[in-house]
Amino acid sequence: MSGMLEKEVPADDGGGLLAQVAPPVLVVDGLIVEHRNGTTGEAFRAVDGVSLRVAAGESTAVVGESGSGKTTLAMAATGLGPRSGGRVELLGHALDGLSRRRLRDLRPEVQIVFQDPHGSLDGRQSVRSGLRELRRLQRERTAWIDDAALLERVRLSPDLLDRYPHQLSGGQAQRVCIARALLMRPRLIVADEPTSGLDVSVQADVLDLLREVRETTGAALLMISHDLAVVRSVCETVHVMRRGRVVESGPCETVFTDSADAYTRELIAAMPGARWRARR
Ligand SMILES: Nc1ncnc2c1ncn2[C@@H]1O[C@H](COP(=O)(O)OP(=O)(O)OP(=O)(O)O)[C@@H](O)[C@H]1O
Repeated sequence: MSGMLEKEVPADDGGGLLAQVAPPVLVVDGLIVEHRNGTTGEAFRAVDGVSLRVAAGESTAVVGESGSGKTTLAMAATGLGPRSGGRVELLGHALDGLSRRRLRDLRPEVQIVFQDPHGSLDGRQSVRSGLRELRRLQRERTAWIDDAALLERVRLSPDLLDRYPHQLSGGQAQRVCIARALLMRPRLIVADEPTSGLDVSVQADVLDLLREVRETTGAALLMISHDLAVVRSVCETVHVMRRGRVVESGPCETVFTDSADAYTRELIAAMPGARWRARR
């Protein structure tokens, strides 16, 4: 089984050619998402005026402590969660005013990999029948590769095609989720804590795979994580969230080693992977 993915498009070198010639895959401008507190019933802003953009082929992360609004932001930015204000442009389309049908047409191009791979897969379907269903829904888009080759691309043996999710390890199940995303040839992959539910021993391999998928397909990656080691190993740029707001953005190297923001420095010191502690 080949371990490496073949290059299908020129790999982006981070803010390189692809980012210069192609429009951004995601533009978020002043996004507000209000939720209601489950106990008091009061509305509060889980996302409070966030602006960011993800260039074509770019890998960017949103980090922040638990409850800072990362997942709410990702869901709203991909049209899967509610928005209370602000503007989102996904793959060049403003979400406001976009018909359900048009949004559905965009879906395959935006793939989401969640924290819990077993929760993401339908327990009643074998890997093969799950892929068959995707192929039925997107016949032309998915015709570029067969099931066995697809599994090889995520370094899984085709023998696993007839297994059910409960017969897969967490790492295998997450690779299946990545394969399902890859099958759609997305332009944007959103990965929400993609390794935090996995055994430490397989986390690095799954991150390597995500990095390879991005580099070889030219898809942009928006990674949600609280783990700086994860972010630093995969992403070029990072946005730091606190209480619904982005308090700092920039290249990972700069933000992790020389942050201008006091909260970011505090957060970095308290986060897993804190060996890139701020210097100041
Ligand atoms: N559907 C909802 N209804 C009410 N409140 C919600 C809802 N979803 C999230 N929240 C609240 O919004 C805030 C932001 O949650 P969110 O899950 O976006 O944060 P997060 O940074 O992704 O956290 P974590 O890292 O723990 O997943 C939290 O206070 C959370 O309790």
